Amino acid sequence: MAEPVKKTLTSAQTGLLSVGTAAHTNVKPAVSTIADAVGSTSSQPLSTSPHLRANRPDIDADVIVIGAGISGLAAAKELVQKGNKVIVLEARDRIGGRIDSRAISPQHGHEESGVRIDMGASFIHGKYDNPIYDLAQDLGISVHYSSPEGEIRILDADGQIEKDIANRLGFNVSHTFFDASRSYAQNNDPSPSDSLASYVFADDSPLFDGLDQHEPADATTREQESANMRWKAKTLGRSFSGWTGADLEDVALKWWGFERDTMGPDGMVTGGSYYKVVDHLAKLVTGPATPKGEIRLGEKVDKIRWDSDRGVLQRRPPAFEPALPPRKQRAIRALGYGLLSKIALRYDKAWWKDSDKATRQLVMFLGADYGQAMEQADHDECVQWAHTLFKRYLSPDPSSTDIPTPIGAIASSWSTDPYSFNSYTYIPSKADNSDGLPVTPLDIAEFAVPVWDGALGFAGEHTHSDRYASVHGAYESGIREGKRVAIALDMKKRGEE
Ligand SMILES: Cc1cc2nc3c(=O)[nH]c(=O)nc-3n(C[C@H](O)[C@H](O)[C@H](O)COP(=O)(O)OP(=O)(O)OC[C@H]3O[C@@H](n4cnc5c(N)ncnc54)[C@H](O)[C@@H]3O)c2cc1C
Repeated sequence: MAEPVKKTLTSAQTGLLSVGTAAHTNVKPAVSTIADAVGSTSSQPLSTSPHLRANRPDIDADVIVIGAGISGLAAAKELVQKGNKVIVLEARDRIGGRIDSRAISPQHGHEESGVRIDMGASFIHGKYDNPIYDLAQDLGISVHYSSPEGEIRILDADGQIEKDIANRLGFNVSHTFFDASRSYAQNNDPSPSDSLASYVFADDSPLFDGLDQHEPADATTREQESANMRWKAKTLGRSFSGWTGADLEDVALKWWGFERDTMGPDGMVTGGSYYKVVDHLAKLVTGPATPKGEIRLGEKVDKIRWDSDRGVLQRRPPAFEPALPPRKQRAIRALGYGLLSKIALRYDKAWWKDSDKATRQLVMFLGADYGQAMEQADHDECVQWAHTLFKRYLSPDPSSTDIPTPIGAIASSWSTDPYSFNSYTYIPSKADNSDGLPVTPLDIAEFAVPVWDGALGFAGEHTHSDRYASVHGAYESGIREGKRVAIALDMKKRGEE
């Protein structure tokens, strides 16, 4: 297995950089590349002169939003609905960012199926106090909630694990991650360098509670069975690297459960239809009711420059001119950025055990280094590997020759995608390399703080300390930033700055 690759956030992952509230006068508009486009102000009132100017005459807006992920679209929606002229610049040739409902590619010699898979976000975490759940309801998006019994199967190399043991394992894993470890962190205030793994895999962890269900005849068998069950629990626990996107050794225990998130069960958006949420937002930005909103695809921003009236600004090579303040740079550098990967295979018939017959594709989620290894491997090899695993674990009869080969397949490449580089934020147990200080939720809070006298704001999942790593967190951060910029523009218009 490949070594896990750790990446911190870079400016390229900044969901939104909105500009438009700088209040300086006597400033020359920035001129050079499109990247220099944002951040200039005019000495004239907003009503008669563009507040922002770019080196390109076609970029002329009150606010420029960089990135058409859900946070950027939410911010743009908020701003255009308040009457501002907004241009969203998106580097990719599609909107949605880490929401990516993509058609499965046909395997050699097969027809395109047109079936979509959500290769990025697919779950709505929490039914209550979740704007994404509300949007999904309004849009008629079907969300599937699995019942606690029946649908979850736990398999080992020998096949399906006995139901009562599987239930116990499933309960232990979920209880340990979502309840026990959070309450342990709150009540015991562990050191910032303690990892989630140090609690979850400790000898007395609730992960191993009640696993000795049988009473074997002799001590040796008992010991063997116990070791075997603990190994199963541990292996299942490891699958949570998909949840965090990082090895559990790398995630800080101290801040686990610190956030106040949504409530209620998690549901999965079915039929690869998460895109409907971003399409809906995009329509609100560019629809007939909001003629001042525009989204441009294939517009990569390389540099963001702000000319202030404070004298000569020091020019530096990074993307931001002037460089971002040290606290912001630290947040970018120190926060963890984990990987969740997916591979999906489509078949011409549902051949697996207990299939509902209607679904003909299987999706595998791979966290951290497993995902890294998959994303680095050759596509055809990955397809073969996933197919072999599916056959081995899901076939009613693994020796059967009747299992069809996949007719379509798709694998994620989040770790190498230049506009995402991995999947989502986590708080690492490892201190920041440069200052040796622990990483905390304050680093996420810092990410949300605007710079350049409020002219440049930040949104995105990584800026929401209560709801990072989620679609709803990203959305809320966009609304937050859109509101802030709209208020600042309004104040400016009224001369209240
Ligand atoms: C595999 C995977 C599974 C996930 N599963 C879930 C889930 O089930 N539920 C959940 O709630 N969350 C999930 N998430 C997390 C969720 O998808 C993200 O938190 C959320 O979509 C992030 O939105 P964002 O707007 O912050 O960033 P992004 O979606 O990354 O948007 C940023 C945008 O900026 C653009 N951009 C970047 N650089 C530039 C540039 N230089 N110039 C112009 N544009 C640029 C990008 O192309 C992108 O469109 C998952 C993520 C992944 C990757």
